[in-house]
Amino acid sequence: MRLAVVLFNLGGPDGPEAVRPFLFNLFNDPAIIRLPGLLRTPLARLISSRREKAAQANYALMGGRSPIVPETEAQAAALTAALKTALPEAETRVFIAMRYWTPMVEEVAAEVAAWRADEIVLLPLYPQFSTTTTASSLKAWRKSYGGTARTSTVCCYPAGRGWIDSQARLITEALAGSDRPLRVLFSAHGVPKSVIDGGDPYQAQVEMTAAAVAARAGLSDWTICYQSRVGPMKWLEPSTIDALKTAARDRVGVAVVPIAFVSEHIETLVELDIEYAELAHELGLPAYVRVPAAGVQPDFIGGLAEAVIAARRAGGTAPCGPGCAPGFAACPRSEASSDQGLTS
Ligand SMILES: C=CC1=C(C)c2cc3[nH]c(cc4nc(cc5[nH]c(cc1n2)c(C)c5CCC(=O)O)C(CCC(=O)O)=C4C)c(C)c3C=C
Ligand SMILES: [Fe+2]
Ligand SMILES: [Fe+2]
Repeated sequence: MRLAVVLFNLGGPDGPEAVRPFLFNLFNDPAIIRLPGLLRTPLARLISSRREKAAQANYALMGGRSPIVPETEAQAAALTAALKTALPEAETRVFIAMRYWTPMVEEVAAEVAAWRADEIVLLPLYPQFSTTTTASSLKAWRKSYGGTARTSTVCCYPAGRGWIDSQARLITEALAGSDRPLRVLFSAHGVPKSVIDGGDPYQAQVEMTAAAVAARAGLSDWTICYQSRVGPMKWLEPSTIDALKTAARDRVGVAVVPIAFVSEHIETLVELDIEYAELAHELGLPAYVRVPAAGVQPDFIGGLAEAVIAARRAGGTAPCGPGCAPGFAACPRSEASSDQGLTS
Protein backbone atom coordinates (compact mmCIF):
# COMPACT_ATOMS: atom_id res chain seq x y z
CA MET A 1 0.00 0.00 0.00
CA ARG A 2 1.39 3.37 -1.03
CA LEU A 3 0.66 6.22 1.39
CA ALA A 4 1.39 9.81 0.38
CA VAL A 5 1.46 12.42 3.14
CA VAL A 6 1.33 15.96 1.79
CA LEU A 7 2.69 18.75 4.01
CA PHE A 8 1.32 22.19 3.11
CA ASN A 9 2.99 25.52 3.83
CA LEU A 10 3.15 28.99 2.32
CA GLY A 11 6.52 28.79 0.53
CA GLY A 12 9.00 31.57 -0.08
CA PRO A 13 11.32 32.92 -2.78
CA ASP A 14 14.39 30.79 -3.60
CA GLY A 15 16.39 33.79 -4.89
CA PRO A 16 16.10 37.59 -5.37
CA GLU A 17 14.45 37.25 -8.80
CA ALA A 18 11.70 35.09 -7.29
CA VAL A 19 10.58 37.75 -4.78
CA ARG A 20 8.23 39.63 -7.10
CA PRO A 21 6.47 36.60 -8.67
CA PHE A 22 6.16 35.02 -5.20
CA LEU A 23 4.49 38.19 -3.88
CA PHE A 24 2.29 38.35 -7.00
CA ASN A 25 1.07 34.78 -6.42
CA LEU A 26 0.31 35.62 -2.78
CA PHE A 27 -1.64 38.82 -3.45
CA ASN A 28 -3.42 37.26 -6.45
CA ASP A 29 -4.92 34.55 -4.23
CA PRO A 30 -8.63 35.27 -3.66
CA ALA A 31 -8.17 33.91 -0.11
CA ILE A 32 -5.79 36.84 0.57
CA ILE A 33 -7.38 39.66 -1.46
CA ARG A 34 -11.09 39.08 -1.62
CA LEU A 35 -11.89 40.85 -4.86
CA PRO A 36 -12.96 39.54 -8.27
CA GLY A 37 -10.04 38.57 -10.51
CA LEU A 38 -10.53 41.58 -12.81
CA LEU A 39 -9.63 43.90 -9.92
CA ARG A 40 -7.43 41.54 -7.88
CA THR A 41 -4.90 40.64 -10.56
CA PRO A 42 -3.88 44.21 -11.49
CA LEU A 43 -3.81 45.09 -7.79
CA ALA A 44 -1.56 42.07 -7.10
CA ARG A 45 0.74 43.23 -9.91
CA LEU A 46 0.92 46.72 -8.38
CA ILE A 47 1.48 45.60 -4.77
CA SER A 48 4.12 43.00 -5.70
CA SER A 49 6.12 45.52 -7.74
CA ARG A 50 5.83 48.16 -4.97
CA ARG A 51 6.95 45.72 -2.24
CA GLU A 52 9.68 44.05 -4.31
CA LYS A 53 12.71 46.16 -3.28
CA ALA A 54 11.94 46.23 0.46
CA ALA A 55 11.13 42.52 0.49
CA GLN A 56 14.34 41.70 -1.42
CA ALA A 57 16.31 43.67 1.19
CA ASN A 58 14.68 41.58 3.94
CA TYR A 59 15.34 38.28 2.15
CA ALA A 60 18.95 39.46 1.61
CA LEU A 61 19.33 39.32 5.42
CA MET A 62 18.77 35.54 5.10
CA GLY A 63 21.16 35.05 2.16
CA GLY A 64 18.71 36.19 -0.53
CA ARG A 65 16.17 33.40 -0.09
CA SER A 66 13.62 31.97 2.29
CA PRO A 67 14.74 28.92 4.33
CA ILE A 68 11.13 27.65 4.46
CA VAL A 69 11.67 24.86 1.87
CA PRO A 70 14.82 23.33 3.45
CA GLU A 71 13.17 23.65 6.89
CA THR A 72 10.09 21.83 5.59
CA GLU A 73 12.25 19.18 3.88
CA ALA A 74 13.87 18.44 7.26
CA GLN A 75 10.39 18.08 8.80
CA ALA A 76 9.37 15.76 5.94
CA ALA A 77 12.47 13.58 6.55
CA ALA A 78 11.76 13.41 10.31
CA LEU A 79 8.09 12.56 9.70
CA THR A 80 9.07 9.87 7.16
CA ALA A 81 11.25 8.23 9.82
CA ALA A 82 8.48 8.45 12.45
CA LEU A 83 5.91 6.94 10.06
CA LYS A 84 8.24 4.13 9.01
CA THR A 85 8.20 2.94 12.63
CA ALA A 86 4.49 3.58 13.20
CA LEU A 87 3.23 2.12 9.89
CA PRO A 88 5.75 -0.56 8.85
CA GLU A 89 3.20 -2.15 6.48
CA ALA A 90 2.88 0.99 4.32
CA GLU A 91 5.23 2.37 1.70
CA THR A 92 5.11 5.97 2.89
CA ARG A 93 6.36 9.02 1.05
CA VAL A 94 6.09 12.55 2.49
CA PHE A 95 5.69 15.31 -0.11
CA ILE A 96 5.86 19.06 0.49
CA ALA A 97 3.49 21.41 -1.31
CA MET A 98 3.89 25.18 -1.15
CA ARG A 99 1.13 27.64 -1.97
CA TYR A 100 2.99 30.55 -3.56
CA TRP A 101 6.40 29.28 -4.70
CA THR A 102 8.08 26.02 -5.64
CA PRO A 103 7.43 23.17 -5.07
CA MET A 104 3.90 24.41 -5.83
CA VAL A 105 0.73 22.51 -4.92
CA GLU A 106 -0.17 22.00 -8.60
CA GLU A 107 3.12 20.25 -9.55
CA VAL A 108 3.14 18.16 -6.34
CA ALA A 109 -0.44 16.99 -6.98
CA ALA A 110 0.70 15.69 -10.40
CA GLU A 111 3.73 14.00 -8.76
CA VAL A 112 1.54 12.24 -6.17
CA ALA A 113 -0.81 11.02 -8.91
CA ALA A 114 2.16 9.79 -11.02
CA TRP A 115 3.53 7.91 -7.96
CA ARG A 116 0.12 6.13 -7.92
CA ALA A 117 -0.58 6.65 -4.22
CA ASP A 118 -3.34 4.40 -2.87
CA GLU A 119 -3.98 6.67 0.08
CA ILE A 120 -3.31 10.34 0.76
CA VAL A 121 -3.25 12.30 4.02
CA LEU A 122 -3.32 16.09 3.58
CA LEU A 123 -1.51 17.69 6.52
CA PRO A 124 -1.28 21.50 6.76
CA LEU A 125 1.76 22.89 8.60
CA TYR A 126 -0.58 25.49 10.06
CA PRO A 127 -1.63 24.39 13.57
CA GLN A 128 -4.52 26.90 13.49
CA PHE A 129 -7.01 26.78 10.64
CA SER A 130 -7.52 29.90 8.53
CA THR A 131 -9.31 30.51 5.27
CA THR A 132 -6.21 32.55 4.26
CA THR A 133 -3.82 29.62 4.64
CA THR A 134 -5.17 26.07 5.18
CA ALA A 135 -8.37 26.46 3.16
CA SER A 136 -6.49 28.15 0.32
CA SER A 137 -3.93 25.31 0.10
CA LEU A 138 -6.57 22.56 0.30
CA LYS A 139 -8.65 24.26 -2.34
CA ALA A 140 -5.63 24.44 -4.66
CA TRP A 141 -5.01 20.73 -3.97
CA ARG A 142 -8.56 19.71 -4.80
CA LYS A 143 -8.40 21.66 -8.04
CA SER A 144 -5.11 20.02 -9.09
CA TYR A 145 -5.18 16.40 -7.92
CA GLY A 146 -6.59 14.14 -10.61
CA GLY A 147 -5.89 10.72 -9.05
CA THR A 148 -8.24 8.30 -7.32
CA ALA A 149 -6.51 7.73 -3.95
CA ARG A 150 -8.62 7.61 -0.80
CA THR A 151 -7.90 10.97 0.81
CA SER A 152 -8.14 12.16 4.42
CA THR A 153 -7.49 15.67 5.64
CA VAL A 154 -6.22 17.07 8.92
CA CYS A 155 -7.87 20.47 9.24
CA CYS A 156 -5.91 21.76 12.23
CA TYR A 157 -4.37 20.86 15.59
CA PRO A 158 -4.56 24.02 17.73
CA ALA A 159 -4.56 21.94 20.93
CA GLY A 160 -2.92 18.78 19.58
CA ARG A 161 -0.85 17.03 22.24
CA GLY A 162 2.47 16.89 20.36
CA TRP A 163 2.16 20.48 19.17
CA ILE A 164 1.36 21.80 22.67
CA ASP A 165 4.12 19.70 24.31
CA SER A 166 6.68 20.97 21.77
CA GLN A 167 5.80 24.60 22.49
CA ALA A 168 5.75 24.09 26.27
CA ARG A 169 9.13 22.36 26.18
CA LEU A 170 10.78 25.02 23.98
CA ILE A 171 9.44 27.80 26.21
CA THR A 172 10.49 26.07 29.43
CA GLU A 173 14.02 25.68 28.05
CA ALA A 174 14.15 29.35 27.01
CA LEU A 175 12.87 30.58 30.39
CA ALA A 176 15.35 28.36 32.24
CA GLY A 177 18.19 30.08 30.38
CA SER A 178 17.13 33.54 31.59
CA ASP A 179 18.42 35.14 34.78
CA ARG A 180 15.12 37.00 35.37
CA PRO A 181 11.37 36.34 35.06
CA LEU A 182 10.08 36.99 31.53
CA ARG A 183 6.65 37.72 30.07
CA VAL A 184 5.79 35.24 27.32
CA LEU A 185 4.47 36.96 24.18
CA PHE A 186 2.63 34.49 21.96
CA SER A 187 3.13 36.26 18.63
CA ALA A 188 0.92 34.96 15.80
CA HIS A 189 0.86 36.10 12.17
CA GLY A 190 -2.00 38.61 11.95
CA VAL A 191 -4.92 38.60 9.55
CA PRO A 192 -7.32 41.45 8.68
CA LYS A 193 -10.07 41.79 11.29
CA SER A 194 -12.66 41.49 8.50
CA VAL A 195 -11.47 37.90 7.91
CA ILE A 196 -12.30 37.00 11.53
CA ASP A 197 -15.59 38.92 11.38
CA GLY A 198 -16.47 36.72 8.38
CA GLY A 199 -16.31 33.64 10.63
CA ASP A 200 -12.68 32.49 10.25
CA PRO A 201 -11.74 30.45 13.39
CA TYR A 202 -8.03 31.43 13.30
CA GLN A 203 -8.08 33.87 16.22
CA ALA A 204 -10.11 31.51 18.43
CA GLN A 205 -7.69 28.68 17.61
CA VAL A 206 -4.63 30.88 18.34
CA GLU A 207 -6.20 31.69 21.72
CA MET A 208 -6.81 27.97 22.29
CA THR A 209 -3.16 27.13 21.54
CA ALA A 210 -1.82 29.89 23.79
CA ALA A 211 -4.04 28.90 26.73
CA ALA A 212 -3.12 25.21 26.38
CA VAL A 213 0.63 25.95 26.16
CA ALA A 214 0.48 28.38 29.10
CA ALA A 215 -1.27 25.72 31.22
CA ARG A 216 1.15 22.99 30.13
CA ALA A 217 4.23 25.13 30.84
CA GLY A 218 2.74 26.63 34.05
CA LEU A 219 3.11 30.22 32.82
CA SER A 220 1.85 33.08 34.97
CA ASP A 221 2.70 36.14 32.83
CA TRP A 222 1.71 35.68 29.18
CA THR A 223 -0.20 37.49 26.45
CA ILE A 224 -1.21 37.06 22.78
CA CYS A 225 -0.23 39.53 20.05
CA TYR A 226 -0.16 39.68 16.24
CA GLN A 227 2.77 40.45 13.91
CA SER A 228 3.38 40.94 10.17
CA ARG A 229 0.62 43.43 9.40
CA VAL A 230 0.31 44.24 5.67
CA GLY A 231 -1.61 47.16 4.12
CA PRO A 232 -3.99 49.81 5.41
CA MET A 233 -6.83 47.61 6.74
CA LYS A 234 -7.59 46.98 10.40
CA TRP A 235 -5.74 43.82 11.51
CA LEU A 236 -6.01 41.73 14.65
CA GLU A 237 -4.81 43.49 17.78
CA PRO A 238 -2.79 44.05 19.86
CA SER A 239 0.20 44.15 17.53
CA THR A 240 3.45 42.57 18.71
CA ILE A 241 4.95 46.08 18.60
CA ASP A 242 2.29 47.29 21.09
CA ALA A 243 2.91 44.25 23.31
CA LEU A 244 6.63 45.15 23.39
CA LYS A 245 5.76 48.76 24.35
CA THR A 246 3.51 47.50 27.14
CA ALA A 247 6.30 45.24 28.44
CA ALA A 248 8.67 48.24 28.39
CA ARG A 249 6.16 50.26 30.47
CA ASP A 250 5.86 47.32 32.88
CA ARG A 251 9.69 47.03 32.99
CA VAL A 252 9.56 43.32 32.23
CA GLY A 253 11.66 41.35 29.73
CA VAL A 254 9.97 39.15 27.13
CA ALA A 255 10.24 35.70 25.56
CA VAL A 256 8.63 35.85 22.11
CA VAL A 257 7.01 32.63 20.86
CA PRO A 258 6.06 32.35 17.15
CA ILE A 259 2.83 30.52 18.01
CA ALA A 260 1.37 30.18 14.48
CA PHE A 261 4.58 29.08 12.72
CA VAL A 262 6.22 25.66 12.79
CA SER A 263 9.52 26.60 11.10
CA GLU A 264 11.96 29.45 10.67
CA HIS A 265 11.49 31.92 7.80
CA ILE A 266 11.36 35.66 7.11
CA GLU A 267 8.70 36.31 9.76
CA THR A 268 10.84 34.81 12.54
CA LEU A 269 14.43 35.40 11.37
CA VAL A 270 13.93 38.98 10.17
CA GLU A 271 10.79 40.38 11.83
CA LEU A 272 11.29 38.81 15.28
CA ASP A 273 15.08 38.38 15.44
CA ILE A 274 16.11 41.66 13.82
CA GLU A 275 13.29 44.23 13.66
CA TYR A 276 11.60 43.55 17.00
CA ALA A 277 14.90 42.77 18.77
CA GLU A 278 16.10 46.25 17.72
CA LEU A 279 12.83 47.81 18.87
CA ALA A 280 13.10 46.01 22.22
CA HIS A 281 16.60 47.43 22.61
CA GLU A 282 15.41 50.96 21.77
CA LEU A 283 12.54 50.61 24.24
CA GLY A 284 15.02 49.60 26.95
CA LEU A 285 13.40 46.21 27.64
CA PRO A 286 15.35 44.35 30.36
CA ALA A 287 15.54 41.23 28.14
CA TYR A 288 14.42 40.00 24.70
CA VAL A 289 14.51 36.26 24.11
CA ARG A 290 13.12 34.48 21.05
CA VAL A 291 11.83 30.96 21.46
CA PRO A 292 12.69 28.82 18.39
CA ALA A 293 10.00 27.47 16.07
CA ALA A 294 9.16 23.76 16.44
CA GLY A 295 11.12 22.58 13.36
CA VAL A 296 11.98 18.89 13.90
CA GLN A 297 11.42 18.96 17.67
CA PRO A 298 10.47 15.31 18.49
CA ASP A 299 7.15 16.08 20.29
CA PHE A 300 6.02 18.07 17.28
CA ILE A 301 7.01 15.45 14.71
CA GLY A 302 5.43 12.74 16.90
CA GLY A 303 2.21 14.81 16.98
CA LEU A 304 2.21 15.05 13.17
CA ALA A 305 2.66 11.27 12.90
CA GLU A 306 -0.25 10.75 15.32
CA ALA A 307 -2.40 13.11 13.25
CA VAL A 308 -1.65 11.06 10.10
CA ILE A 309 -2.57 7.81 11.85
CA ALA A 310 -5.76 9.27 13.34
CA ALA A 311 -6.84 10.69 9.97
CA ARG A 312 -6.41 7.29 8.30
CA ARG A 313 -8.22 5.50 11.11
CA ALA A 314 -11.13 7.92 10.85
CA GLY A 315 -11.56 6.66 7.28
CA GLY A 316 -11.35 9.77 5.21
CA THR A 317 -12.56 12.19 7.84
CA ALA A 318 -10.27 14.41 9.87
CA PRO A 319 -9.70 13.78 13.55
CA CYS A 320 -11.79 16.77 14.48
CA GLY A 321 -10.51 17.40 17.97
CA PRO A 322 -11.06 20.42 20.18
CA GLY A 323 -10.97 23.62 18.19
CA CYS A 324 -11.67 21.99 14.88
CA ALA A 325 -13.38 24.07 12.26
CA PRO A 326 -16.72 22.50 11.32
CA GLY A 327 -18.49 24.54 8.71
CA PHE A 328 -15.27 25.30 6.85
CA ALA A 329 -14.26 23.88 3.52
CA ALA A 330 -11.16 22.25 5.01
CA CYS A 331 -13.03 20.32 7.63
CA PRO A 332 -14.16 17.05 6.05
CA ARG A 333 -16.95 16.87 8.62
CA SER A 334 -18.56 19.48 6.42
CA GLU A 335 -17.15 18.44 3.06
CA ALA A 336 -20.35 19.37 1.28
CA SER A 337 -20.53 22.81 2.89
CA SER A 338 -19.91 26.11 1.18
CA ASP A 339 -16.56 27.32 0.02
CA GLN A 340 -16.28 30.26 2.45
CA GLY A 341 -16.51 32.66 -0.47
CA LEU A 342 -13.13 31.65 -1.82
CA THR A 343 -14.17 31.99 -5.42
CA SER A 344 -11.40 32.05 -7.98
C1 LIG B 1 -0.25 31.47 10.24
C2 LIG B 1 0.36 31.65 9.12
C3 LIG B 1 0.08 32.74 8.17
C4 LIG B 1 -1.07 33.52 8.00
C5 LIG B 1 -2.39 33.46 8.75
C6 LIG B 1 -0.78 34.45 6.94
C7 LIG B 1 -1.66 35.42 6.45
C8 LIG B 1 -1.30 36.46 5.60
N1 LIG B 1 -0.03 36.76 5.11
C9 LIG B 1 -0.06 37.88 4.32
C10 LIG B 1 1.03 38.48 3.63
C11 LIG B 1 2.36 38.01 3.63
N2 LIG B 1 2.86 36.92 4.29
C12 LIG B 1 4.19 36.77 3.99
C13 LIG B 1 5.05 35.79 4.45
C14 LIG B 1 4.66 34.67 5.21
N3 LIG B 1 3.42 34.43 5.75
C15 LIG B 1 3.42 33.24 6.42
C16 LIG B 1 2.35 32.66 7.12
C17 LIG B 1 1.06 33.19 7.23
N4 LIG B 1 0.50 34.20 6.50
C18 LIG B 1 4.74 32.69 6.29
C19 LIG B 1 5.15 31.36 6.83
C20 LIG B 1 5.52 33.58 5.55
C21 LIG B 1 7.00 33.45 5.27
C22 LIG B 1 7.42 33.09 3.87
C23 LIG B 1 8.89 33.22 3.63
O1 LIG B 1 9.22 33.65 2.54
O2 LIG B 1 9.78 32.90 4.42
C24 LIG B 1 4.58 37.81 3.08
C25 LIG B 1 5.96 37.96 2.44
C26 LIG B 1 6.95 38.65 3.29
C27 LIG B 1 6.72 40.12 3.30
O3 LIG B 1 6.80 40.76 2.25
O4 LIG B 1 6.35 40.63 4.36
C28 LIG B 1 3.45 38.60 2.86
C29 LIG B 1 3.35 39.81 1.98
C30 LIG B 1 -1.41 38.32 4.29
C31 LIG B 1 -1.88 39.56 3.53
C32 LIG B 1 -2.18 37.45 5.08
C33 LIG B 1 -3.63 37.45 5.40
C34 LIG B 1 -4.58 38.03 4.71
FE1 LIG C 1 1.77 35.78 5.66
FE1 LIG D 1 -12.15 19.61 11.47
